[in-house]
Amino acid sequence: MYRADTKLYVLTGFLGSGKTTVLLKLLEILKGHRIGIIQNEFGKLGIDGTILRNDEIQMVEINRGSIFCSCLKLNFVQALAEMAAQDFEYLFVESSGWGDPSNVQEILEAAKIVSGKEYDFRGVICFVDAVNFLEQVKEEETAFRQLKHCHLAVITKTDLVGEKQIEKVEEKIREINPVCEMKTSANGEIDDSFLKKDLLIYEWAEGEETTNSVETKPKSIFMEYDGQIDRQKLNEFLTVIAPDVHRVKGFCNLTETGWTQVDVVGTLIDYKESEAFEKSQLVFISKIGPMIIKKILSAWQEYVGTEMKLRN
Ligand SMILES: Nc1nc2c(ncn2[C@@H]2O[C@H](COP(=O)(O)OP(=O)(O)OP(=O)(O)O)[C@@H](O)[C@H]2O)c(=O)[nH]1
Repeated sequence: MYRADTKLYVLTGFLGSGKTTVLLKLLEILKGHRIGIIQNEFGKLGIDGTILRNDEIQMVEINRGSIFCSCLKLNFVQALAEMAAQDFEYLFVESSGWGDPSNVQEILEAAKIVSGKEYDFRGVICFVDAVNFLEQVKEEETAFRQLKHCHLAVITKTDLVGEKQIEKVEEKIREINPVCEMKTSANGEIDDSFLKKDLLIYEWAEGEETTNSVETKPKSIFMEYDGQIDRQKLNEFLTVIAPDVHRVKGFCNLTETGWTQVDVVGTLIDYKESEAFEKSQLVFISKIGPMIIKKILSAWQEYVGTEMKLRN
């Protein structure tokens, strides 16, 4: 067995906390380096994989669940082992927003045994949404565990909140993880000095069993439609759906702006220009289990009214 130089970072953070946004920024900063990504998407569609795709970067996508769950753990170990053979300078693992990384060390050990190579594990970075975290952590064990098991907490979206809110989030972080390094990020920007630091000195919690399992997995559903729809109508539909979902994301063909990346986190609906696709597709991660299907169907009928298909 010999030691590989690949620096490995595991990115966690609740659904919509800003992992992909900051990872895109890091890829820009590290342009020219040999980089690999393991992208884990909770739903069936690899939306983040599409956003991150880039000729210079090698990516493995593991979708339909959490890489820490027994249902996908072996795929993750296998992907780590395969990526280890490629001698990247950096390997970033973007775990799904539902991912509970409490067992990450155990998985790295297994990957070492399978591949005969060891990563230079640099730490777990947890993205903490300044707008939504205080509410999320009240209800979601996952949000708590992600923070408990991180070495660096990055408070994201600080451009959207005041100083008082940031202080409250910092206090909550300290309550859950008294030692992790903390950093803030506004507009998806990140100061990359952490790449040179030894984050492992901020180890706090011992490894434990993950809470991710097939039984605890939230319901996700995806929608497809052909043709274009009116942005105002889509917006009304999404506003009605927003309270009952953890997250909506995808790409829509809109009458006014053409192909558009759509993101819903909490009450915020965000639109960005995107590349073109064959069909419009949106993924919904439900807070209310399968009841979300009825809600989507009736809200779509009321506000949009065109034909669409829902799939599991
Ligand atoms: N204003 C603002 N918006 C942000 C910031 N970071 C992320 N966002 C927005 O938050 C939404 C979710 O960001 P993502 O980067 O997709 O979040 P994620 O953690 O990768 O999402 P999942 O993979 O679904 O868990 C998008 O609309 C982003 O543009 C930030 O610092 N400021």
